Amino acid sequence: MSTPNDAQQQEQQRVDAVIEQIKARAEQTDHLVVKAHYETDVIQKNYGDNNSVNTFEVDDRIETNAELQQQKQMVERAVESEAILKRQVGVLKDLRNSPYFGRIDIQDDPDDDAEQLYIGTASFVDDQQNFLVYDWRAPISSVYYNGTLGQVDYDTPAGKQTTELLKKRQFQIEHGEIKNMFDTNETVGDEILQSVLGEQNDAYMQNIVATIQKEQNDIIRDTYSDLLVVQGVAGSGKTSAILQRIAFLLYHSRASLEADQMVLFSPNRLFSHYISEVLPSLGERNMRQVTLAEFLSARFQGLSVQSLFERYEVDQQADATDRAVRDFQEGASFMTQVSDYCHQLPANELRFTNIVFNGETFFSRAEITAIATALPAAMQPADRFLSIKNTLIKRLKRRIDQEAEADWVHEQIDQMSDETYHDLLGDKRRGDFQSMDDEVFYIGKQIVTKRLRQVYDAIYNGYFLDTYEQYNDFLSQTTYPATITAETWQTRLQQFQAGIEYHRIALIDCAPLLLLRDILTGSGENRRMQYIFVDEMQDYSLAQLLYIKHAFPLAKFTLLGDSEQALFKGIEAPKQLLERLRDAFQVRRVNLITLNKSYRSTMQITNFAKALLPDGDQIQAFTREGALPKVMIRYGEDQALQGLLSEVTHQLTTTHTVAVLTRNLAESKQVYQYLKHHTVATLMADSDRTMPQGVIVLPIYLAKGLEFDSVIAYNISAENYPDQDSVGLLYTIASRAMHHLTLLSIGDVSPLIAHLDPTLFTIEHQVRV
Ligand SMILES: Nc1ncnc2c1ncn2[C@@H]1O[C@H](COP(=O)(O)OP(=O)(O)OP(=O)(O)O)[C@@H](O)[C@H]1O
Repeated sequence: MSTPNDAQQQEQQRVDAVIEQIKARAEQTDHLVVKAHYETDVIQKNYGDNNSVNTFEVDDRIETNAELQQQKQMVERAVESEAILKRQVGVLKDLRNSPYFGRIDIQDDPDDDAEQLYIGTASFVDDQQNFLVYDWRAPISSVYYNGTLGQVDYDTPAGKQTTELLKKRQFQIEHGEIKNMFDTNETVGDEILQSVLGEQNDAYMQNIVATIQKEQNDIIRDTYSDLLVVQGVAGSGKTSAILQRIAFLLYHSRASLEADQMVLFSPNRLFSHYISEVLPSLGERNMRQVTLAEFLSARFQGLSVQSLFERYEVDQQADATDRAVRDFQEGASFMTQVSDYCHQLPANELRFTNIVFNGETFFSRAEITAIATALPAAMQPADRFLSIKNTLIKRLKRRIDQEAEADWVHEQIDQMSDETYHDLLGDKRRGDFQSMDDEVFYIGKQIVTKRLRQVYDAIYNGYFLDTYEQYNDFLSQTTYPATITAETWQTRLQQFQAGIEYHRIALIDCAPLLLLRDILTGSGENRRMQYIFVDEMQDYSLAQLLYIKHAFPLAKFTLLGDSEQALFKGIEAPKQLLERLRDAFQVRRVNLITLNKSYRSTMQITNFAKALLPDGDQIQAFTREGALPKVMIRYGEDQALQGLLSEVTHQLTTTHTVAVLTRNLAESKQVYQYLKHHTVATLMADSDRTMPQGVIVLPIYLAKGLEFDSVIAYNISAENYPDQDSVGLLYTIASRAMHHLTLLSIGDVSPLIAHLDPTLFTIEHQVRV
């Protein structure tokens, strides 16, 4: 009878054999890389030489141009081939270390033999075309993640298939050695997950390919929904799942989807850096990443856009009136009002401005208004705007033709060097013209066109519409709800105007203003993007999400969040949220997936964190043991800081990173000022992209989406976290910790913690003398 040991030995033999083949392939690929690199070098050098040929003679230049184009493409192709080979080298290197993590034995038909398939991060096919390893994204691999033993279905491009799953085996292979091996009937058994999670540390997020859970697999492999909403508790693997999903989609739609046709809206730059290794570790290129602030700033050039963090810092004291205004402006109905306003706006109410050149009016506001009002009233705003632009460009061309004959132009031509003259001729040759006068007229036009480039750009970019004025006009006509008084609304208008005067714009105005601008000018849409992912969606207003939808009209959306972690607004039930989004997005195929199991933290930390929430019962802790969270109470700031220092020092003996999390920036600065005199510490800022190891100090909103070996929450006093409004903050802080959580309070502890079951944490009091 074969023993588990025999089985492991047999599997090890297979691992050894596969690794031998991988090594041989890696050697061949190394040679190919060297060859490809040499070829790229030759082509690049050749391109470089040709690029510096004398291009003074016009005829030469035209030929050289075509040739150079061709060469440039050759260089690009060579560089790309080399890059592909290098990626293969990377993939083979990873496979050599750990060729696979799973095995499934399946039987399609009782009369067939059972097949054994091995699953790893990438496919490996031997020279006889046998699949020694299947890519985890192959259709058949979903059986590994989804199925318990018995009959299982899986999707293939040809439709649903059924097979019998006879065995499922999990491996942990490191440096070619099987460290662990389990047969399991569960989707992916707990033993391996236990060991993976216990080893986790926080420098970069890891891929979870070997231990994807069933619900996570549903997120990853959803190719059907136009809008996929994931509501998952802290640490449930939402971010991990999106990254795996991106890798899956790239594989699934290889022929039609590029990594740069996917955008991930991430909460902050630290997060962008933190997750940057996941896709490369799966042999894929990273998608684009942008924070909301970056996205908005790019669209409001010249204005300083208030960031979510700035707003959070300044208005922690927002009153009921502020909240009413915010609820109104951030809702879907406000965006509908913007859209209605734009579509009903008569041409004579468009707020045009003069196009000015050299301090003088070139096209007056009155002239532009006249063009607009002459157009059919039923025209769509974007068509109307395009028509106005075209008319203005025609008029500009006419003015250029007139100006081309002016004396100053002729004088310039007379004094021009041959080289400049040839440059202005561009692709034309001297013989192309009927007469010398025609040639001079042509050159004259070139001179004037260059000079009036600014006017052209102003027309092309639609600068003749004052969108801020227009938005102001919209605000003055808005129907606001009864919760807002006329006086409050008037103040809001003045705030907006004052902001613009100082080149600033508040976050609540961004989405509606952009929508207004886009509808009226027919701009702002990016139709190339196929997938948009929004992480930490609870921090986005519906208006912002709607604007993002408007900006990427052809994209499918995946929105991930945890309403319990809402730092900036109240909590909303997932179903209710989905309904709201479905109505607002107006899409047919929606899907909601909820994740209730938390993987990040030890069971003790998750149990503590979930107890903070009024409805935390639904959260399931993953069974990984650790110490109870520790509450430290100190009676005075000096004692608290000393306590903090000793705790930090203690934590550093066992972990790489200790994060001291505070409620806001002021508190972080204060803590940092103290710590830096006693230990090496780093204060993190909004602009930081990388995170050092050691002691880092940061306000909680910058730690969104991140995780740390050890977390110390600074000052969780009753004064700092007085009531239910602070639940989201405390929960988010506590749920950042993977292995250790300490909560330090100056004076009385927050009632949110004081009311908890005392068995959930330990307390260390300062002895008062
Ligand atoms: N299936 C899994 N296998 C191994 N590790 C996992 C798995 N799912 C999640 N994890 C780990 O759990 C931790 C939390 O995952 P992730 O950051 O994706 O969660 P999240 O839901 O985005 O969290 P939050 O909302 O709190 O930011 C990470 O360290 C991740 O690697």
